Amino acid sequence: MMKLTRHKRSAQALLRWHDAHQFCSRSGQPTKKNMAGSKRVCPSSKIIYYPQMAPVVITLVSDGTRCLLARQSSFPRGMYSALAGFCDIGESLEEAVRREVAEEVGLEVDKLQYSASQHWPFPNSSLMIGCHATVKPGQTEIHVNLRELEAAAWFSCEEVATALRRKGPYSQQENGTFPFWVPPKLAIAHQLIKEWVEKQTCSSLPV
Ligand SMILES: NC(=O)C1=CN([C@@H]2O[C@H](COP(=O)(O)OP(=O)(O)OC[C@H]3O[C@@H](n4cnc5c(N)ncnc54)[C@H](OP(=O)(O)O)[C@@H]3O)[C@@H](O)[C@H]2O)C=CC1
Repeated sequence: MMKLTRHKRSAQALLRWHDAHQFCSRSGQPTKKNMAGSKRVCPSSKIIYYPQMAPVVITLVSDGTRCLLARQSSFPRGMYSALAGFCDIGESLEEAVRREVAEEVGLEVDKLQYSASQHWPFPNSSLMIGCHATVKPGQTEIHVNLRELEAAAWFSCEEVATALRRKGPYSQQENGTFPFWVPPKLAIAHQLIKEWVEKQTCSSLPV
């Protein structure tokens, strides 16, 4: 993803939303964009459609000394990330984090802290809400939900710091495996992972 200003990101997301919301879901009639381009209206049903983002929680789980990273089979080889999932309707942020962590790796969140958020355009507009979570000491056994993830594991601070420093291309090694790496800087997952390493080592990593 190119580095875009906030206004360009908003404009791009808005154009995509207009393109995907051409018809009214009640009347089936074409909707009309208002002058400012901030909404669409159905002349027949009078329903007003506003652009929407789907809230997604993304959580970096730690047991105090290690952090939990996971991968889906669709990820590039060797890449591990924080746990992410769409919020269910009616859920609070806290409930979504606890449910996602329990569903994906079978762990119970003890403490939870909000970190930062990010607009994410893939595949449609999502509002990524980044959190750090800890599990209770002694309750760290991972049960990977193989319907959602390919693998999940605990990583030491040193392993994660090395992965953050690693530069691509992440090609196959002589032993047939791929190096362990984490999402690039533009992703909030990277920011959460970096924050965790900085907290563990009490030092700042290069931006
Ligand atoms: N910026 C970052 O650092 C990161 C961003 N992400 C983003 O977070 C989002 C969620 O991640 P992940 O759960 O791994 O994503 P997936 O794309 O794997 O989605 C998981 C499932 O959620 C359901 N789903 C899809 N869209 C929506 C929606 N709008 N509302 C509710 N449910 C939906 C689908 O289920 P069904 O098949 O049942 O329809 C889908 O199979 C993705 O958009 C991903 O790109 C993820 C990790 C890092």
